[in-house]
Amino acid sequence: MDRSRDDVWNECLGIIRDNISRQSFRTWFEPLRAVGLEEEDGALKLTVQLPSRFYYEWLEEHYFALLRKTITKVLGPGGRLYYDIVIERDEPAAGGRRGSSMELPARQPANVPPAERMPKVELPDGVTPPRTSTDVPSDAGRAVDPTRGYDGGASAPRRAPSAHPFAFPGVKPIEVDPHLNRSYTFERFIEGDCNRLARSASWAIAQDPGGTSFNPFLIYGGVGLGKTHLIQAIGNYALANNHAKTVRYVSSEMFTAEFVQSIQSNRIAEFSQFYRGVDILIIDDVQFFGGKEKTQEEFFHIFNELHQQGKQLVLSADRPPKDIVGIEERLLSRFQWGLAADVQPPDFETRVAILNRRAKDDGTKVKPDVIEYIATHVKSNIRELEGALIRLQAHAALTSREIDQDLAREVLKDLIKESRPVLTIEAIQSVVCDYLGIPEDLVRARTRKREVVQARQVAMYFSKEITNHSLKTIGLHFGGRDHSTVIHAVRSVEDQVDTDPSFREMVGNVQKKLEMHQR
Ligand SMILES: Nc1ncnc2c1ncn2[C@@H]1O[C@H](COP(=O)(O)OP(=O)(O)OP(=O)(O)O)[C@@H](O)[C@H]1O
Repeated sequence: MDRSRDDVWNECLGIIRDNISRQSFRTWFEPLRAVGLEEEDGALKLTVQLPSRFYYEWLEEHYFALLRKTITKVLGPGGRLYYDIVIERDEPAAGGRRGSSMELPARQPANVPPAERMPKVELPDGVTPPRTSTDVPSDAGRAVDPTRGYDGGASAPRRAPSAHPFAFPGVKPIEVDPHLNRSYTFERFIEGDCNRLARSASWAIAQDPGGTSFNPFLIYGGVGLGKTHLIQAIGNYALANNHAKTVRYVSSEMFTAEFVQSIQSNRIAEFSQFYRGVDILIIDDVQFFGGKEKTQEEFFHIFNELHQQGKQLVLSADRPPKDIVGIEERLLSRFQWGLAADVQPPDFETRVAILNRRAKDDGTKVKPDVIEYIATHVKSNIRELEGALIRLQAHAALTSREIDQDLAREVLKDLIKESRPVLTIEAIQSVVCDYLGIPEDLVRARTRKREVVQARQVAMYFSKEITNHSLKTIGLHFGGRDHSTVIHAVRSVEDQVDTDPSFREMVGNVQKKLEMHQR
């Protein structure tokens, strides 16, 4: 024999590499070693060692046609491929887990007892092999979409998973810890206009993961508005009602850390397999994938695989997909394949309902006026809203005081000061003009009288400081002036505050008046 088994296998790997994605190649073929090359009945027989039975099933299911084509090309028409599968037994032998091996010809049913030798069957060339429980496309020579892997593409059949996704060789099936917080349920989630679409879609998905058109499903919105709660509620409900066997919730940071760890410990294939095997993959805060190219690539392939298998992907982000930075376009576009729904800050009634619900869950009685007091003052973040109630409950318990408005005012004064109501531009104009004795409409008029210009500039300055409006919007509220006029006004006020003590005092006094209006 002229060529060694390594030469032959390397030649095969060259062909395989050209036909599948880099990631699939690294996962499924790079770890394989050729362990034998023999001549049998005038034909060459190559034996490749597989690290597990799971590999065997996967290769047969996904790469059968490609392997057949490759072996025929490299070994000739009579060429055969055999797998030597390392089996680890469930019961560790004395001294630990012991490996053994079994040899299987390509394309055999996989449910073979360990260490049993299969009858040798030629890798078929024209012979229809016995099929495993699933079907694979046999068009080995077709063009391949490198982003989908060899057997990807729109025409690929939807497959049922062939084996337990975590059935690594002889190792007991891994218990998948879903990493879910059990208190994040639909029952505990208060629906309002602010989250109706996100909540309804989550509910539909939880009933039928992977079966709706909301796949992937992405919830986006600001801090503390219930994104994590909702995405976990999907997982909790689906598990509790047997709509999914395996659910995995993971933050994007944790996913990245696990991926890095898998690289360091040479377990990328396991990592990849683990995530490709779940029924519902929930990833929180995907914006943190930004700039992490390798993680994105890995996630991209996992995403494709799960989506193709009809598994459910649920994601959250702190902003709409189009505004997420540092994420590859191909991934961003996938985020938008299904449904992206936002969550907004809750309105007053929803805040009251959330607080009532929370108090009930905690078994505390909180009077309606106290609930309303908190709901009036803590507006933009539900975590803070709940935090305010918890603080109040704790304080009342520790000091044996009744929860009333006085206690609420006392305990929550920092929090409530921080969330002072934001003044409107009109209110600012009114306070400034009142202090400086200028008719309010003049700041919006064309006049360039010195005292009016000063009042206008001070009002523009505070509008920029206090409100969240853009310079353009502020300018429009001052008689349709443009943003450069606002910039000039702000600079002028800052300069005079630095250089003119009486001007500084005037601005300080106006500020105090404005603060009084914010109480
Ligand atoms: N509609 C709601 N009904 C009941 N509780 C809610 C609701 N929305 C949020 N919460 C509660 O508010 C807290 C914060 O919510 P969550 O952690 O889901 O926010 P988030 O949007 O994921 O925030 P972040 O962006 O900071 O991760 C949680 O305790 C959650 O249970």
